[in-house]
Amino acid sequence: MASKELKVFTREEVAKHDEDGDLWIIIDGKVYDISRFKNLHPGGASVLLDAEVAGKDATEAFYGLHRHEVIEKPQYKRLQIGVIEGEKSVIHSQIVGELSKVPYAEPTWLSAGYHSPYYSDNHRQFQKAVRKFIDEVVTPDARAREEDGKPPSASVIEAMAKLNLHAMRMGPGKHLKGLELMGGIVKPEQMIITQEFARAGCRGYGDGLMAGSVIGLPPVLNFGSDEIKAKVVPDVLSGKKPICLAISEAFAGSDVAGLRTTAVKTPDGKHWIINGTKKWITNGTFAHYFTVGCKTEDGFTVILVERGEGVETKSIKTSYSPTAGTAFITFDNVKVPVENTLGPEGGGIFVMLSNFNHERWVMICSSARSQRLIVEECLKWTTQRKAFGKPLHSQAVIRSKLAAMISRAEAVQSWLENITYQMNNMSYKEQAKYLAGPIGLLKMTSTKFAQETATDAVQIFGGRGITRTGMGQFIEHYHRTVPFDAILGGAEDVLGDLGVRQAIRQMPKDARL
Ligand code: HEM
Repeated sequence: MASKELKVFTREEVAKHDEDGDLWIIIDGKVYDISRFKNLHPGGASVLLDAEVAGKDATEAFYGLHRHEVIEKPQYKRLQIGVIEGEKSVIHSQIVGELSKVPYAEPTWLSAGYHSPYYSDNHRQFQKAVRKFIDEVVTPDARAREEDGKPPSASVIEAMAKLNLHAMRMGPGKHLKGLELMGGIVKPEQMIITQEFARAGCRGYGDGLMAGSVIGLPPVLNFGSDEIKAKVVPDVLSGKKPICLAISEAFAGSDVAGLRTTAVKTPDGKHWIINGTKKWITNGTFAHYFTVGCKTEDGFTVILVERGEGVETKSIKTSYSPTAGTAFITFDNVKVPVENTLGPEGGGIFVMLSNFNHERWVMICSSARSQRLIVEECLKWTTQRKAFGKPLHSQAVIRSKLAAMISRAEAVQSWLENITYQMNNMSYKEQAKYLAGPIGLLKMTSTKFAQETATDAVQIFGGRGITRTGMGQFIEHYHRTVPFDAILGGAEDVLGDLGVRQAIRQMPKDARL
C-alpha cells in the first residue's frame, strides 16, 4: 500500500483544529489528526481536549507519558497527516544495530573517544553484527514470548544455530573447530555475545534461549566420552535437542552433599538406575538431555540422562516468565548406560566445580549489561519527565541516585573486563586456582549492585516502576527478575564466602602486621 501523502502546515493552521470533532496536535514537528482516535485513547479523551494540548505542540506532554515506540506503532503512525513547515523531527527510535548515544548506555570500549586495552576493531565489528542480529531477530521474539510465556521460537533457535552462536556461547574450545562463526567474522568473544543478549531486557526469555545448554553442555564437552560428544554436541549446538543442568533439589542447592537423587548400578554393572527429583531446572520443560548430579556409592557423580521412560518434567511458576522453561523433574527408575557418566565415578564435585567459574562469569556478563540498560532508561526518563515544571534530573536527590547507578555499572564492567582478560590468558587449572574466588566476589558484588540499582530505578519511576506496561516496563521487569541473578549460579553470601575462603587459604605463612 502506498504511504499517505503528508501535507505541510503552519502552527497557526494546526491551532484552528482545537475542539471535539476537529482535533489536531503536533508531536516532534509532525501533525496528527486525533479527532476520531480521541475516544479510543487509552489515557482518556479529556486529556487530549485540554487547552494546553488541543491544536498545540504536545511533544513534551506526550514524552512525559509515553515511550517513543507508541507513536511508531502502525495503528498510531497512520494518524499523522502532515508536518510543520520548516521544522524537522528530531526524535527517532534506536536504529537497528546502532550504538546508543546516551552517556553510559554503552561500556567505554564502545563509546566514542574512549580507548580499551582489551578490545580491537575486530571485536567492534563482531559486536555490531551480534547487536544487529539481536535487534532484528531476538528482541521482537523476546517481547512476544514474554507476553505469551511460550519458549523462544524455533526460528530464532535455528537462526542462532546457522550462525553457530550456540557453539560460540560455550566459549573457546575444540567444539568451534571448522565452524563458520557469525557468517565468517573471526575471533568471537563470548562476553560480547552474552552482553548483547542481555540488552533485550527480557530476563526469562534470555534464560529460555538455551541458557541450560551454556551450563549443561560444558560437562559433556569436558568430561564426556568421544561417543557421547559425537552424539550430543551436534544435537545441542544445532538447537534441535536442548540440554539442561539438573543439580538443585527441593532438599539442597548450594549444599551439594545434601542432594538425594540416587544412581545405583544394575547387577551386571552396565547401567545406572536413577531415582529422585530436581527443582528450579532452567530449560527443563523442553530439554531433551539432562546433566544430572547423583548420589552414588562413591559419593557424587554426574550422569547424562536422555528424555525417555521415567523422566517427567513439570513447569514451575517463578517470578519471571515460563519462557525459561523452569522445571520440577522426576526421575523414576530411569535406566541409563554407564557410558553416560561424565567424569570419574564419585568425582562429580570436581565436574561441577570446574563448571561453576564459567557459569558465574556468564551471569556476571549479563548482570553488568542489564544494569547499564537501567541506567539508560533512567537517564532518558529523568530528562523527558517534568516535575515541578522542570526535568526530573534537576532534583539533587535524583542526580544522587543516578550517580550511584552509573558508578555501580562502570565498576562492575571494569572488574569484569579484567577477570575476562585473566581467563583468556590462564589455563583451566590456573583459572580454578586464581579466579574461583574473584569470580565469586564479583558475582556477589554485581548482583548486590544490580538490586540496589533496581530499587533506585523504581523510586525514580514511581508508580510506573511497578507497572508492567508503558514507560516503566523495563524497570518493573528488572526489579521483578533481578533476584534471579543473585540466586542462580550460587547465592550471594555463599559466593562472597567462597572468595574470602580462597584468599585465606592463600595467605602467606609469614604475613604479620
Ligand atoms: C497521537 C497521540 C497519542 C497516542 C497515539 C497515544 C496513545 C496512548 C497509549 C497507547 C496509551 C497507553 C499507555 C502506553 O502504552 O504508554 C496512552 C496513555 C496515556 N496518554 Fe496518550 N497518546 C497520544 C497522545 C497523548 C497526549 C498528547 C497526551 C497528553 C496529556 C496523552 C495522555 C495520556 C495519558 C495521561 C495516558 C495514561 C498514562 C499512564 O497511565 O501512565 N496522550 N496514550
